[in-house]
Amino acid sequence: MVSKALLRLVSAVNRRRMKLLLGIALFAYVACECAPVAGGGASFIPRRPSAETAGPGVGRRALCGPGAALQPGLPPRRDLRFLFPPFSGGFGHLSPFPLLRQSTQPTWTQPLDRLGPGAETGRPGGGSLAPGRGDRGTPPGGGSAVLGGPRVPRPQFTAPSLPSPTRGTAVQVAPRAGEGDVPAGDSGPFRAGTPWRHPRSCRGAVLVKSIQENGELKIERKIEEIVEPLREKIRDLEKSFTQKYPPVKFLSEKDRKRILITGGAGFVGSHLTDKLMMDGHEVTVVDNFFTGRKRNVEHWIGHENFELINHDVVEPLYVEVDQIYHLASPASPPNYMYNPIKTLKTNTIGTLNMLGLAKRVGARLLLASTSEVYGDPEVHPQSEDYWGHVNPIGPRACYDEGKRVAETMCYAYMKQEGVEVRVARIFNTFGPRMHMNDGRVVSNFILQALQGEPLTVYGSGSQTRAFQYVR
Ligand SMILES: O=c1ccn([C@@H]2O[C@H](COP(=O)(O)OP(=O)(O)O[C@H]3OC[C@@H](O)[C@H](O)[C@H]3O)[C@@H](O)[C@H]2O)c(=O)[nH]1
Repeated sequence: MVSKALLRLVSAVNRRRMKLLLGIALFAYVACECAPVAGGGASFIPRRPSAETAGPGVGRRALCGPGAALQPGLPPRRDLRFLFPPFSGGFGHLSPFPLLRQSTQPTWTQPLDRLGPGAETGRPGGGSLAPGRGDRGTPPGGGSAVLGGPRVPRPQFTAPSLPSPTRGTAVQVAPRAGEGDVPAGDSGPFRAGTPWRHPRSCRGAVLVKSIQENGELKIERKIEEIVEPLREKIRDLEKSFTQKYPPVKFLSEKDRKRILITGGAGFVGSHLTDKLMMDGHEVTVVDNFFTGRKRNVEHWIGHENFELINHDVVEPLYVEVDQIYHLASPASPPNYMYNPIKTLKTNTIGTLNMLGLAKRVGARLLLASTSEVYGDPEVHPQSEDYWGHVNPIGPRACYDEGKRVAETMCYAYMKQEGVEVRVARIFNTFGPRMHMNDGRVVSNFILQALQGEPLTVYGSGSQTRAFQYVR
C-alpha cells in the first residue's frame, strides 16, 4: 500500500517539483546544521550573544572549535543528514552539492578569541566561565558561561596574523600538547601544518557563507561593469585638461585685448582666432555652427584666454570686449543661397546687434565684407571707389545686398555714434580648414582632380577672380 503510494508520488513529481523538493531538503539540512542543540545550553539562533545568554561555544562559529565539537553528553540533534552522503570520506565525492563537498576543507577563519576557552584548550566540554567574565576578559560572543562553573583563566597565546575570512584560508587550531595526537612538549595552541577538519556543524555555515560570497562577487562584477566606462571618461577628461596648446605670447594687462570674433569657428574666423590667441589676447568665439565647426578651434578649448559660445548673432549678445571681428555669415554661394532670408537677417540684424554692442562697450568693430558687393562688376580689377553692379533681386542678392547694407550700417554708426569701424572686402579665399563641400571654385577643382574627374568650368570661362590664401 505504502509502496504503491510512493510510486504514484514519484511518477506524479515532475521536474519542477523535484527541484522544489531538493530545495526544501537543502533548507532543512542547513536549518538542522544551524539549529539549537537541545539541552546543550547553547543557543544557535543567530543573534548577538551576551554573557548571560551565551552557552558553551556561543553562536554557530563557536561550534567550529574542537572543544565545542567534542562536548560530551549532548543529545543527538535533529538530523536530516541521512539525506546526503557524508562530506569527508564515504560518498562525499558524490555529493550533489559541490559547495558542500568543498566544505571538507575549512574556507573561513575562526577568530581566535571568539572560539571560546573550549576551543583554545581543546578539552571536551570546553572551558566554562563565571557569569560576566565575557564582559571583560572575553570579547562579546566569545567564551561560554556556565553558571556556577569553575573559573578557567583565559589562556595566553600570540595570535598569528589572520588571513581574511573571505579569502578561503583557514586558521588551523590544533589541540594542546599532550592532548589527542599532539605529543607532550609541543607547546602552543597553534601548530602550523596541523590540519584539522571542520566539524559537521560548520558545513551549513560554510554553505551559507559560500552563497553569500558568490552573491558579493556577482555584485562586485556588476559594479565594475558600470564603473569602468566612467573611469574611461575621467581618463579622457584628464587628457584634455593636460593637453598642450600652441605657444601663446605673454601680454601685459595694458596690451592684452578682450576680443570677440563672430563666426570664429569658420574657415577664415578660426585662422584669425589662432593668430589673436598666439599674440596673447583674450578671445571669445561666437558661432552658431551653421558652416563653422568646433573642430576648427578645439585646440584652444580649455585655455584660460579662450571662450567658445554657441550663439546666433541675430540675437543680441551682451559681453564686455575691446574689439569685435564680425565674420558671422555663410560665404559660399550654395550655403548663403540655401536660406536667403536667414542670410539677410544674419547680415543685417546680426550686424546691427554687433554695432550696438560696439557702441555700448566702446569697442572697435571690423566687418568682413566681400568682393560680391561689386555684384557683376563692369570694371576689372575693382578698386575701392567702384560702386559695383548689383541686381537687387538676383539669386545672389541676399548675400550681395546683405553685405552692402552691413557696410552702410557700419558707416552710419561711425558717423552718427562715433563707433570706430573697419570694413575689409575679402575676395576668393582658400586654404586649410576650407570645407570639402564648400562649393566654391577652389575646393570644387581640388575635389574633382583628386577623384580623377574633369574640372567643371561654368559659363564661357572668361571670368576672372582674385584669390587669397588664408592660414
Ligand atoms: O566648380 C566651379 C565653381 C565655380 N566656378 C566659377 O568660378 C568663379 C568663382 O566662383 P565661387 O563660387 O568660387 O565664388 P564667387 O567668386 O562667386 O564668390 C565668392 O567669392 C567672394 C567671396 O567673398 C564670396 O563669399 C564667395 O561667394 C565663378 O565664376 C564661378 O562660376 C566654376 O567655374 N566651377
